[in-house]
Amino acid sequence: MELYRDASWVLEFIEAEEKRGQVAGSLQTLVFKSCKRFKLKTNPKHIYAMVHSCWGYRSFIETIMAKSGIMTGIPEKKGRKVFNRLTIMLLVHDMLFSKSKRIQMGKHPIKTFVVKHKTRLQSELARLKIKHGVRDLKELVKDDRVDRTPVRWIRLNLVKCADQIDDVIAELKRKFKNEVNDWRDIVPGSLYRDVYVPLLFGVHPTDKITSHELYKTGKIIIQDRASCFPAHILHPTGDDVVIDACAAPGNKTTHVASYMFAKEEPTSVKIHAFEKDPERAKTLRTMIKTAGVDQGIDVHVGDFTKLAKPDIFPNVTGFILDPSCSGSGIFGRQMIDDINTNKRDDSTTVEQQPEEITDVNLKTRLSKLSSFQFEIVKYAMSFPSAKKLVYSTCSIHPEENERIVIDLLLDAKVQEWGWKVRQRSGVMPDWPRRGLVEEFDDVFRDQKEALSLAESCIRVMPKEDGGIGFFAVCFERD
Ligand SMILES: C[S@@+](CC[C@H](N)C(=O)[O-])C[C@H]1O[C@@H](n2cnc3c(N)ncnc32)[C@H](O)[C@@H]1O
Repeated sequence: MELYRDASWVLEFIEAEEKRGQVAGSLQTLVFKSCKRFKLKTNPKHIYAMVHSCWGYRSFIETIMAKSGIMTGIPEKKGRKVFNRLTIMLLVHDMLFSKSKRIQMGKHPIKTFVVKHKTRLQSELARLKIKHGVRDLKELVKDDRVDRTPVRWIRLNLVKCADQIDDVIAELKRKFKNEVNDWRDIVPGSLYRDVYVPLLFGVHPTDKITSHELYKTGKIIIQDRASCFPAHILHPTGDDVVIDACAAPGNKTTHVASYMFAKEEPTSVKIHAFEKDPERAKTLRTMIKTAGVDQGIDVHVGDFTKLAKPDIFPNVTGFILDPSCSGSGIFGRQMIDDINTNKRDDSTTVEQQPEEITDVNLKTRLSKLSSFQFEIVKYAMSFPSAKKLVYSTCSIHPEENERIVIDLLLDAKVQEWGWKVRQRSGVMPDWPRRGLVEEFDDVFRDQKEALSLAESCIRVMPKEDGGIGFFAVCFERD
């Protein structure tokens, strides 16, 4: 029983870390850290083996438990359930998913309780396998990561395939034969067409796409759905000139290009992409080349606030501003590795392992990041012909999101320049999750104004909304 009790504590710790929205470290680190913190006597390696496997199957175990009714049958004592949910989860895991398919404990009331539900649990497992079309759910839990995106999002790159849209979609349908109407139903082999971003499709994360011709030729580009929102909101046309102030690795830059150069191949530079990190600028260049838009985009390596003077770019009409942020909306080992390997963000973002983050240094970091985010957006707002600007982060913290919007709206210069927040009707109105009204409530006494400002912002919850956590807002002026 000690093994299950200790593993339950560890699982509880991991769940709490996940809920805090921090980018998780490796599961192993979290397990060893919690074993130390709770001074557990059980060998951490044994706990890790159990927790690691259970964590991998957890969404399936949760479904099986919910459908089998096991949770409603837990006996109570003085109004409290006598068995812990996570301990039951571990036992169910061992009974259904471990090699031996046995619960590793002697006689115990919780074991008797779980075994009593064995038949129902097994039939729910069988149903789940049929639903996912697999012989073993192991096929869906292949890799060794804390977590991964629930959907691999791919968008059509119109620069390369504006006149072959139907062919490309037909090709996708040939590869992913099972069309689904909800991204939550995606299983290996299925294809979902998004309702928010045009020509964006979702497939299962285990489905290989990078070896496909469409990908190799740059006709399709892998990009998280929320990360597609800024270019879609900006909606530039061939008449715009756009600056992407913080561009690498170039997802949003090339998406902007997909809107601007869909009808006409680029003949002159219409997009200026700034990137201060020379290594990341190399990745940006490669991505631009693959997307087929090197004629239309100038890459400027250096600090946007120093290199880009408003009088050098008097014709710029639109901005994409996706600056360095805490990355707290990003989750999973793979994504963290991507960030660290590619130096996806500046050095502050690379150190995201929760073991290094105490509440104190998180606060300091957020304060530094938010000053930078405010300054860089305000600087962009000073460009004389700029009319629309989309600010975004992959953070879940209001300090980097709603509070930046508030600080900008209250800034005297920003007001003098005439910038306002674009209303919900012009910012993906059908997307249901909007900004946090309580943030605006604190500052704007007029309830209606506070609500309208919150509604103008977009929030995306990590995983729950099908990908990374995200925030976006559009500023505009006449
Ligand atoms: C969140 S990432 C941008 C991701 C990119 N928009 C995309 O979708 O692929 C932020 C980038 O801004 C760069 N950056 C940070 N401060 C900058 C500055 N002052 N000028 C230019 N680039 C900057 C960072 O090096 C990093 O590559």
